[in-house]
Amino acid sequence: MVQEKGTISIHTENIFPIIKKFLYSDHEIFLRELVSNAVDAIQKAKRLVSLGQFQGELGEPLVQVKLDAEAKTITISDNGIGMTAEEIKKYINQVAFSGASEFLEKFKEAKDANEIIGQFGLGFYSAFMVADKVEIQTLSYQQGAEPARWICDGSTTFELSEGNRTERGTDIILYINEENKDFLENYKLQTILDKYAKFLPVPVQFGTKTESEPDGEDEEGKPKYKEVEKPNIINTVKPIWTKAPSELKDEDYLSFYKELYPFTEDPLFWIHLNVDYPFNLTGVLYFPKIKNDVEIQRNKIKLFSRQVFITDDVKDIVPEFLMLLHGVIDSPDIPLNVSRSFLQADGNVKKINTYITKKVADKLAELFKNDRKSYEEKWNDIGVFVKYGIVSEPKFAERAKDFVLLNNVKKDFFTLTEYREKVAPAQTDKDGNVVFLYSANADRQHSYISAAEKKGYDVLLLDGPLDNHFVSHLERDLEKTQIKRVDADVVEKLIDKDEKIESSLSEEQSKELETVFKEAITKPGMEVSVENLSADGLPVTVTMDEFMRRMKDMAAMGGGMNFYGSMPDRYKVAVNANHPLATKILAETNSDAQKALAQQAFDLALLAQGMLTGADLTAFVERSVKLI
Ligand SMILES: Nc1ncnc2c1ncn2[C@@H]1O[C@H](COP(=O)(O)OP(=O)(O)OP(=O)(O)O)[C@@H](O)[C@H]1O
Repeated sequence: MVQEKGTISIHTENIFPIIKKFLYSDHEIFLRELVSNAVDAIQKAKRLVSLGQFQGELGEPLVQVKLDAEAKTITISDNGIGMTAEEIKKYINQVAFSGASEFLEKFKEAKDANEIIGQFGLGFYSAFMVADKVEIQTLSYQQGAEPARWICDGSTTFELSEGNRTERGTDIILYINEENKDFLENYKLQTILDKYAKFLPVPVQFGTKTESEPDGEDEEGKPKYKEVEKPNIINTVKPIWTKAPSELKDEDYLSFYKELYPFTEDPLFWIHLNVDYPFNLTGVLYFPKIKNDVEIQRNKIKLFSRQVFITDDVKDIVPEFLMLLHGVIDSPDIPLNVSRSFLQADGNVKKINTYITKKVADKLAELFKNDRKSYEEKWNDIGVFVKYGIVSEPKFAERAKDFVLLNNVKKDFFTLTEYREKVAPAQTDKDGNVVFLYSANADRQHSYISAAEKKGYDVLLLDGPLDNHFVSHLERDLEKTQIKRVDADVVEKLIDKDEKIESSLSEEQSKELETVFKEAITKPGMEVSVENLSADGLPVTVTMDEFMRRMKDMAAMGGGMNFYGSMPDRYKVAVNANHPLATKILAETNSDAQKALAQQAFDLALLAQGMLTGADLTAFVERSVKLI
């Protein structure tokens, strides 16, 4: 018997066609919304019991999702507080948002369903994305409550009548429409539940599963097994981030990590987040083995709100560099349903960012302090992360000064202060600047590295994907410190100490030598000069100026230095006036032989720089064969 018919008061023609039409990309979230409503209803019942406002039997809290493919229904049942007919009118009929017109306005701009659902309290109505008809059967916990039934076919009219539930709680029955019939598959629902409901705080059952159990022994004394049907519980109701760190062991963190990312290597370490003031946030963040791979590691943090999975697209919610981390963040204080541009401006999000950044810095500082050796061993992975933090987050950069490490080509590790102290005696230039030397490729720059080491200099190894930016940052932050790549100049000039080396050539001889080389070198962009360098150095050295090279590197990485990017490469070719070869070339009377010697010396320099390729390399090999 129909008790009441009415119109859902949303002051507009019909929002259901809109819900159906516009929210198609996220249809699956209807299940998240309805299951979390069911969980809420159970939590409310528990709360009423603990407040002494409900004397009845609470029973085992359980949400059930049932699929009836034949009847084309999905039912979400709970044993929560239920609703009276009055409450249905209040909570369901009066769609809980401030005004339909505002809703429609917003809708036009919204890009995905998440932005609107929830913001307007449309959780329940998301059911109409997939169902033609939605039925509620419910019995309230209140004494003397009558079961109620509500049914609505997606128009704005509904029917409210007497229901058939005999136990407290609610069934939401969805009559799935034709376009969405793929939701009527077990596998599909299981996948959606795994995604959104895996860590809900109340058990969520989806059908049953078969498990085999020991069943005594057979005649031969071998163990027997039997198949038993067990409720298929989707979730872990108390995931580790809801527990106190003191309750947890390393194994717990590691097995949770495996649960989140089944085929990943163990993480290096983790941080347990737990704040309740001035905002609410819990979570566990793991440091993965990054292995120089900044790109593929992103978007592994899962964002939850009260244990309901929301998204793993946490851009704008956590600082850029922290996106390299894995794990879980749970916060009801992050506005989950608003646009991303709004998120960036949100005060809570900013505070959360600051908090997480601080926690991460604390953890790194602690690891460094407590066990430097193991920290150094992990530096290969941590380093990328720390450097990313330094170049992208000033607050982190400030903290990281104490635990960022530099390693030299000999694989020794130093803090910034330690390193400066180490190299200052040998590597201070005439203006009092300490010059750090580094190599970006220890193999290719081997000859430059050994020349520098011969001079008593130390060479850092900065060969990671972010080291370009990192070097610029360091230079800005460190006082009276310059950083130069080891092949930025001839070793005598890398660190300008105003030391004069006498020339063994006269001015005329120098001029002549320069002419010979200028004629011998046909490669474009080579600027030849004769320099007074040490006699045991190389006869010719090819270098690119530090500034020029950096600008070009930046341009290549898309750093906006396009002007430099389009400039032709220019190198300095330093001919060593004091090398015995200089005298030999000058003494040669046959001009072809003279030229060949100069070319040979130049090619050797290119070879040392890894620049001798293609036709040049072939010519070099042929000439060398002739010479021997
Ligand atoms: N399974 C249920 N048991 C009891 N009450 C329910 C149930 N589902 C919905 N309700 C009631 O209907 C109201 C409206 O639900 P709806 O999902 O539209 O919005 P909400 O839960 O308040 O907000 P949102 O889901 O957007 O976060 C709920 O606040 C609750 O009072």
